[in-house]
Amino acid sequence: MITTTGLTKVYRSRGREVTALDGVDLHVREGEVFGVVGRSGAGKSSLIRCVNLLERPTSGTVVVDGRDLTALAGRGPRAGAELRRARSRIGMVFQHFNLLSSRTVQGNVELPLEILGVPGRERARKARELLGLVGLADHARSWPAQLSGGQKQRVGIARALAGDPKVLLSDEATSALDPETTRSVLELLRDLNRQLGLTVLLITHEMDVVKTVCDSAALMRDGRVVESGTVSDLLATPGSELARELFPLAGGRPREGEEGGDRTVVDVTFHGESTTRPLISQLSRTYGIDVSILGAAMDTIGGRQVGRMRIELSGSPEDNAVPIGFLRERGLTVEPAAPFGPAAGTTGTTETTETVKELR
Ligand SMILES: Nc1ncnc2c1ncn2[C@@H]1O[C@H](COP(=O)(O)OP(=O)(O)OP(=O)(O)O)[C@@H](O)[C@H]1O
Repeated sequence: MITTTGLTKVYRSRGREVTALDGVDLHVREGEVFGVVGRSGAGKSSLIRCVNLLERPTSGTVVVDGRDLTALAGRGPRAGAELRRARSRIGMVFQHFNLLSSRTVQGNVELPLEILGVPGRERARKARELLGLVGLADHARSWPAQLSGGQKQRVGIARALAGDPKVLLSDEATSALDPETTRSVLELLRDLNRQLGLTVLLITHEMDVVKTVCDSAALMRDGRVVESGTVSDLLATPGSELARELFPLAGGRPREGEEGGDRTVVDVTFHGESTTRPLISQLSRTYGIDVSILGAAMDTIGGRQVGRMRIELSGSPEDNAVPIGFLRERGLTVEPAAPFGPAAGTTGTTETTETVKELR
């Protein structure tokens, strides 16, 4: 639904050049919620603004719903009208809502319809329908100043839906909201994604947002996409930074002097039904080895249960090749233990839901 190829954005100001995007290839499938995460300055906003041509890319292409927007942007004044039409099929939600304080809630939702030349009565009908969809049917005549942050963002979402978009872009839509309001706005985005078949591309610096609503995610650093994939594939990818951020293991380092040698420390990820099977005790019984659990957590990510565990096995890594194979054959991801703590991508706000247990 959205494909960027070799997307580059270089800002030039006062003789300085800043490369905000450095050859970004991204593919967002129709009907999915796709999250882009990364530290401040990684290029997330530039990416989303280039996707709807709010910023003109320096090079590369952006194709949305089969239309090459970059080609439209380059072809004279008539192409401008075509580009505007194509852009009206891409809704955008902003961090600070960007509502006009001089217009009522309904007036704000009607604004893009006015620009599209929709007649007054049809505009009002459509705006009321959209306000109903976002749960604000009773606030059509209110003024933005009378609304809470969450309500303002709902108006922003209703306005973004005015052109019946197939794609919704969200630029840190929940960053200015408290956790409870964030949850309800994310739920709304998820509902709209399901009800309307809307493809959502969102940028965020909060891993909890990815965890709650995203089907797929990408990690950006220094203007590049360094990892991307479906959340379940990422969780099953050994060494994935995003997986580590989505689901960090707390506590439990291997004890001093016990790494290597006659000890093997690995991180194990359980998905789906393997989360409920007693695989660790089977492993211990089958191979007669001691297994210590150094850290463990269960969580629901993208609506699926996932478990992670750091375990220490008696014996060297070579001795444990067969027991590790036993776990892998049963669908678990097993990788050498990564250092604890947030990885390099984001602010690492995720918390694990279970405490660390030691079972010996
Ligand atoms: N209009 C601009 N002119 C010059 N440089 C810019 C402009 N917009 C962004 N940049 C620079 O481009 C780089 C990427 O910025 P961008 O805002 O895309 O990153 P980000 O990941 O969205 O960060 P944040 O989360 O802080 O918004 C940064 O170095 C930034 O300073």
